Amino acid sequence: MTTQTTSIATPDTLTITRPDDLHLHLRDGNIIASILPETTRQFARAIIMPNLRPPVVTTEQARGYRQRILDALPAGMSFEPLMTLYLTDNTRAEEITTAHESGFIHALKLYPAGATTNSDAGVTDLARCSAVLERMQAVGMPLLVHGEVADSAVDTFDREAVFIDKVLIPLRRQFPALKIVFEHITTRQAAEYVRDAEGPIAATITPQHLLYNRNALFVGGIRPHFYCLPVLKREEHRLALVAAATSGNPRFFLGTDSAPHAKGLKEHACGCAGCYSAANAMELYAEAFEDAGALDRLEGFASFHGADFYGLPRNTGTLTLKRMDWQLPAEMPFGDTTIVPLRGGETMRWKAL
Ligand SMILES: NC(=O)N[C@@H](CC(=O)O)C(=O)O
Ligand SMILES: [Zn+2]
Ligand SMILES: [Zn+2]
Repeated sequence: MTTQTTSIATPDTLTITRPDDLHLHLRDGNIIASILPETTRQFARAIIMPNLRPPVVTTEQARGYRQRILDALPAGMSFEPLMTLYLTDNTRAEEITTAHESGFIHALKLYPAGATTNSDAGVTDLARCSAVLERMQAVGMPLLVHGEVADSAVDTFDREAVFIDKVLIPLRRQFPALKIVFEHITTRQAAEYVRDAEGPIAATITPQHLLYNRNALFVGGIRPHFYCLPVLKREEHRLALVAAATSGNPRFFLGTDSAPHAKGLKEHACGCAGCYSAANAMELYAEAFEDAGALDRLEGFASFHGADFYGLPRNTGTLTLKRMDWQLPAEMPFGDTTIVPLRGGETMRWKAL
């Protein structure tokens, strides 16, 4: 008896238009310089998250933060930080106009208060933000959402699905022309909602949610470096995210949510949420797309869909990925301490050149 096998040829090098990371945490101070080169090696631009302590709430604060990022750029590197403001109960509609006119602020970020890292200053009730949302809709400023309810009575694994029904659908009914990015989606419900909804909505998907399900958190013991928010879900959800990312639908695009925390704060009795994926981001996405037989769809996801949604020109340079086994360091410098990258100490299959 013979077994028939089909082998699908996959390339050994892949050259794509230079990608953008539409969801990135760079933190502040001397941390920026230790992690920024990992991003600029691969990406031309990134949407910079505003959840610093204190958060970036005004255009003037964002101007200063943007300059600190530019000051930390490796010599000769061109990279554009696309700044965002942190929406609070007290954000004023006039701030939206100032932000829009600045030219360097590309979105506002909604963190439901208490939902994730540095979200204490976040929104307690969206009803308080009506005037701001009205102005954002009018000027075409996107709202980025951490899409989880912060209600402790709701099971952690259900918080994203509940957010869709309790917050997102009513919000979009009230502001149907408001551009929304549902950040770091983790469930089949979110992928299907974004795929099927009317109006201007998109979603970012992280590498960890494409590659891992919640079992990764518990392999032989608790694995804090796989802990992020929203938390990894069941395999059925991972499969739905892979299907969405590799579908070619322009509503789905790359946002790593690389969220660095020092090693000691991850390996802790109350460890911080966030996976650090900047050091091997495109390599991780290449694995996910290759495993789905969809390497030819990586460029749209990584380099076109996000720019198109944000109304930015597509990049002109290229990035080449080469099939090559290499070992990611188990730890990397992180300001005065160290950080464990996602898959630290393990072998990667692709290398961004
Ligand atoms: N994703 C995370 O687990 N953490 C992010 C915050 C966020 O994006 O929710 C962080 O800033 O550390
Ligand atoms: Zn978030
Ligand atoms: Zn994030």
